[in-house]
Amino acid sequence: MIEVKDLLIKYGNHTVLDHLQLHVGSQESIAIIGPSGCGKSTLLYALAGIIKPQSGTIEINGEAVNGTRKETGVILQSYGLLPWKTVWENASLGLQIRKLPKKDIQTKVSKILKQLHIIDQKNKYPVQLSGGQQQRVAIARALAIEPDLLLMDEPFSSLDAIVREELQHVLVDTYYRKKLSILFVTHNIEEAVFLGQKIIVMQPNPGSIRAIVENEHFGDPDLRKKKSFHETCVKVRQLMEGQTE
Ligand SMILES: Nc1ncnc2c1ncn2[C@@H]1O[C@H](COP(=O)(O)OP(=O)(O)OP(=O)(O)O)[C@@H](O)[C@H]1O
Repeated sequence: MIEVKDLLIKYGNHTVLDHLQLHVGSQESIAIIGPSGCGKSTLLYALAGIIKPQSGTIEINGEAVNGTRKETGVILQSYGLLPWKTVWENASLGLQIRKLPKKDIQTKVSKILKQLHIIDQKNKYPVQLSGGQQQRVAIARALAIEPDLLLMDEPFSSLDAIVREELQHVLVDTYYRKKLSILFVTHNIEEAVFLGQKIIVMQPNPGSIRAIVENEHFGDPDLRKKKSFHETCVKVRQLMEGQTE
């Protein structure tokens, strides 16, 4: 579904991604992890069509990415909610831009807000919400457009452990219901192993892929309690510390 070939991205003279190759199959959930500054967000932005590579190609579903794509849902680090719009208005933004009939917007937004347990906050403004609630609204807005690909940059980094785990479960549940591909950046090894069917470990200077860990236990709601979970976490940690597979 995603085919990245020879991706070269520089900021000035600084090469951030050096001829990176990546293949992501359809309906896969991919975690990207690696040290600070190795180019994780840059890769995500390039996939979202927000930044343009110096050379190389990115194809999604066989089509070259040249700018943003209407079937890609994007959640950036700051959630990107508009402070002057309510929960309902923020969640329906993508559908309004697409000029869907009012009735369809009503049905879709109310369904997604219910699924994310945020419907009772629909008339509130972002400033009146907790971090976890704001995150749900950002997820609702991204999912309302029924994306085939969801890109997320450290989606749960500012949340406490309990809310973080709750939203991780929401995401796994969404993944199975919507049958979409998910690619997310995280600094958190446990999050990568819980949410990633494949875990891409990146290395810096210049940014490239060190290893891809297959996570066969992905999707098990009780994964955290299992030995295999901890074994995969250790494996990812070792790869991040520079040990080879
Ligand atoms: N707009 C920019 N102009 C110049 N350099 C940039 C710009 N954005 C990022 N960089 C540099 O590119 C490199 C990769 O940045 P990027 O944000 O992709 O890394 P990251 O792996 O996501 O980092 P972190 O984990 O800290 O968020 C870093 O060295 C960063 O300083």
